[in-house]
Amino acid sequence: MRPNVQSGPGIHVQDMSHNIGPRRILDRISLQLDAPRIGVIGRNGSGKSTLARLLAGLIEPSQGRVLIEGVDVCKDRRAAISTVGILFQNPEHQIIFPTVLEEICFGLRQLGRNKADARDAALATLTGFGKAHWLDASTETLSQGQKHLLCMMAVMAMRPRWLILDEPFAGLDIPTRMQLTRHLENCGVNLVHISHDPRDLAGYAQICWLDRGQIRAKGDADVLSAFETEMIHEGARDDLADLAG
Ligand SMILES: Nc1ncnc2c1ncn2[C@@H]1O[C@H](COP(=O)(O)OP(=O)(O)OP(=O)(O)O)[C@@H](O)[C@H]1O
Repeated sequence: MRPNVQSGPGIHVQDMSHNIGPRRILDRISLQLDAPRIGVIGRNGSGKSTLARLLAGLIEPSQGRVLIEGVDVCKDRRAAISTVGILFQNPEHQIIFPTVLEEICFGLRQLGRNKADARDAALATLTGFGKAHWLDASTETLSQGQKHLLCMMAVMAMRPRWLILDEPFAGLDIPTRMQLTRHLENCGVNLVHISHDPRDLAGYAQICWLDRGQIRAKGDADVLSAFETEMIHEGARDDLADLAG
């Protein structure tokens, strides 16, 4: 039986740093996260997307490690793909196959499911989202919102216990964003939602503030308020120095 998603040991980031070339992007991050809804807030360039990829095990940290439900997500890829999934801001970065069926089956095949089994599971997922008629659709004919939904279905078909959201709905219209968010919130997966916008994280129990590659604060909604206050203060300055890189 699958364990209750809320009772697992959660996410442990252990003294993790990440360098790109000579530059330190994330600096000695340690986190213990165990709420079903976790928000990570930070400015542009603070390291959010890098942290998202590290949490999903897609890149190897220069130092330290990430354990999710006890799985070292970088070292044990087979276990990691059934433990944690990720949705990117741009679905084009995720979709690689010409048809919806192939796209959803890919992850299931990586989990070791045979072809027929994977097809059945893909169809069951599509049916669950009311999209069984998409099975043989071409991925390139889907709208941006439909591509986001496909990515979500492909990840959910693998039934991960955790899902990392790297600002996946930033470019979508309000109804589409609300509908996709509602699906995610009702599907029983633990979320780590990464955003620069406090509105995305309203109501989240645990918030981490990432600032220039370090954890500036961790706590409840007060952290969001403190972030917002500082951002408004920063925005009032007539200066683009922070975007200098
Ligand atoms: N491949 C790369 N090569 C060099 N520098 C990089 C690379 N990827 C990221 N960086 C740098 O690392 C820092 C953190 O980038 P990251 O994309 O993780 O931040 P972010 O908080 O997600 O930013 P944004 O909100 O603007 O997307 C930035 O200064 C960025 O320029």
